[in-house]
Amino acid sequence: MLIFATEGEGKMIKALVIAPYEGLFEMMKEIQQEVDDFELHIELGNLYEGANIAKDAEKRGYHIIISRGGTASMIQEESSIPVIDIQVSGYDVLRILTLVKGFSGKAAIVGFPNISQGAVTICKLLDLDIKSLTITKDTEVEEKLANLKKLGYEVVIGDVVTVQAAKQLGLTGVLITSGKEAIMDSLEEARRAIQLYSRLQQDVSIYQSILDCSEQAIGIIREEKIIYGNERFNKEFNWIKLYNSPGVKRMVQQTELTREKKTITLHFDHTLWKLTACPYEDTVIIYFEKDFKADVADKKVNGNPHALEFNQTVSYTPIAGKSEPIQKILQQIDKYSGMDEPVWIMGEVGNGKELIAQSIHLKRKSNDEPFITLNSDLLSEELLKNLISEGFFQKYANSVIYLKNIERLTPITQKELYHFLKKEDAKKSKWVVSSEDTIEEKVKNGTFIRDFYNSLAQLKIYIPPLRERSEDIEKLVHVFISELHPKYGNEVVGIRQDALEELANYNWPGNVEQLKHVIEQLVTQSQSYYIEKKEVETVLNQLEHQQKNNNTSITTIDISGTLEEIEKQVITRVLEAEEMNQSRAAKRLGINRSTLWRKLK
Ligand SMILES: Nc1ncnc2c1ncn2[C@@H]1O[C@H](COP(=O)(O)OP(=O)(O)OP(=O)(O)O)[C@@H](O)[C@H]1O
Repeated sequence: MLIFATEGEGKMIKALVIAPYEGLFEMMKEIQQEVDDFELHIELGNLYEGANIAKDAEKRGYHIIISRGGTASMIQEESSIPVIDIQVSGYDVLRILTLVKGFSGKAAIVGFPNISQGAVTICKLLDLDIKSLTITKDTEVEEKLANLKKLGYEVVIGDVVTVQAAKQLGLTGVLITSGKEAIMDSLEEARRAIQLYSRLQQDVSIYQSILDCSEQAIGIIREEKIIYGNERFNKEFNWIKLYNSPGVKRMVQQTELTREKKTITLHFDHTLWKLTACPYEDTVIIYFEKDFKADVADKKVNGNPHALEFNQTVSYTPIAGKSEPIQKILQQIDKYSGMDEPVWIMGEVGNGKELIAQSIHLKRKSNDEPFITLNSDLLSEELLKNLISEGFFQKYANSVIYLKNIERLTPITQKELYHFLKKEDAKKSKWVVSSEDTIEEKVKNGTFIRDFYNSLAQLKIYIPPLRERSEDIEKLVHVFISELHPKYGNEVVGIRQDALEELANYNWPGNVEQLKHVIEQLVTQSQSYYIEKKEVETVLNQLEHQQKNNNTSITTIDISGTLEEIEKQVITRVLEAEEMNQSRAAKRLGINRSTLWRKLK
């Protein structure tokens, strides 16, 4: 990129001069002494030879190239910096024509347009009988001159190529040289071009840095090749690998064909991307926006649930409980994790379904397979189709795919997935699905495809609601207190027996998840080493109260309090309406689970 010294330091233009003939070389040397704003590096070279010398001039620090005629045109084709063509001035032509007047025999001018066109005008003006022929490529010269010779021409005026060819054919070749005025003009033009060019470069570098700051990865594609990628793009993608993904290839081809903007969601490199392709002239501009990349931390701390989540670091959480159902579940986990058939986990909200799915994953995991969650209520038909066509499920054939709350799939997505799972290759992944108890009703009333259900529910795990296995509460409470201890660093180390009994008598509509939150509330509020019965009663009464409010048909929100208090009421109402399921409440409120919990405290 062109960078000039700043104002105070003066602006020195570093120019490479390629002189196609000796005379120009010499004259340039002379002029070099007269100009102080140019650092001229002068080389002798005609056409290819000259073009070769000019190669990589920008890399060598030159701001501009100055040359003449065919050599200048040739350099122009390759150069990334401006090329100034020393014009043949009227004086130059006049000088040569006057000289030629002394020659006997027919004369012609043969040259590139910059020479021949000026010459025509002057010949007309002076009423000279000199033929003028234009060439566009140096290879045309020989044939043109041979014809002239046949027609009886003896003198040929032109550029270096013309003169060289003329000599070979035994004609008199006269070179049109550029005089000092033309060279001075070209330096003036160089100054102007440099000014304009550096202003453009400044603009380009501003746009470049805007693009590089973008969170989006932006690439421009022409004929299957990437001709530009911003910083993010170059960091995130290997274009060849990306283009080999059928989804990207198809999208670029479609955009080239239809010339219409298109957006799709695409899975690539463990990540979901929103990909937008826009046609522009003969290119396609693609924008990649990360939909998310979820791992444990991201998921729990930052965000709402996503349609597709990767968890590379599932940590082992023992399934606590001494009840018979929990003991049975532990055995089932052991047995089912060794089998390839799908597992269907049924249970109320917050009752440990995901925990069981993760235990199955941990027992099967042999390398670094991620635990993959598909959230049914967010899984669109488009995304599912995309994952299928991208070969996503084959790629994660050794992973556990946890399809959460399968009953919330739309009928069309159910169908799509059912057809896919019927195919052999899909069965390689270990599918673990979860649903609330109501699923069998849905099968009966036809809102869930029976065959789909039968194909997935070969191995079933049922977790009874917490209220039906209250003997698990003691163990759970101890586990949660010890988990919370390092988090809050307070003094609570246990719970009084009578307080435990209070907990055991509660009906727990939000199951273990709700119990966990109640314990967190008690641990943060408790004044002593042991959680007291009174404290439990207070918290449970609040819960009861909230539930009752929820059941009252008309509930109003008291707007006399602070904004914080009103917000709390709204959140509580939504939470109750969602049967204390925090994920659902958070989703309805458009906040994440941890924010919801913090706001409730
Ligand atoms: N038996 C258990 N032992 C220890 N922790 C448990 C147990 N059951 C549930 N939990 C904890 O309770 C919380 C809720 O459990 P989980 O998310 O697995 O429930 P779920 O049934 O999948 O919920 P959802 O309604 O969101 O589908 C989690 O923090 C989980 O670790």
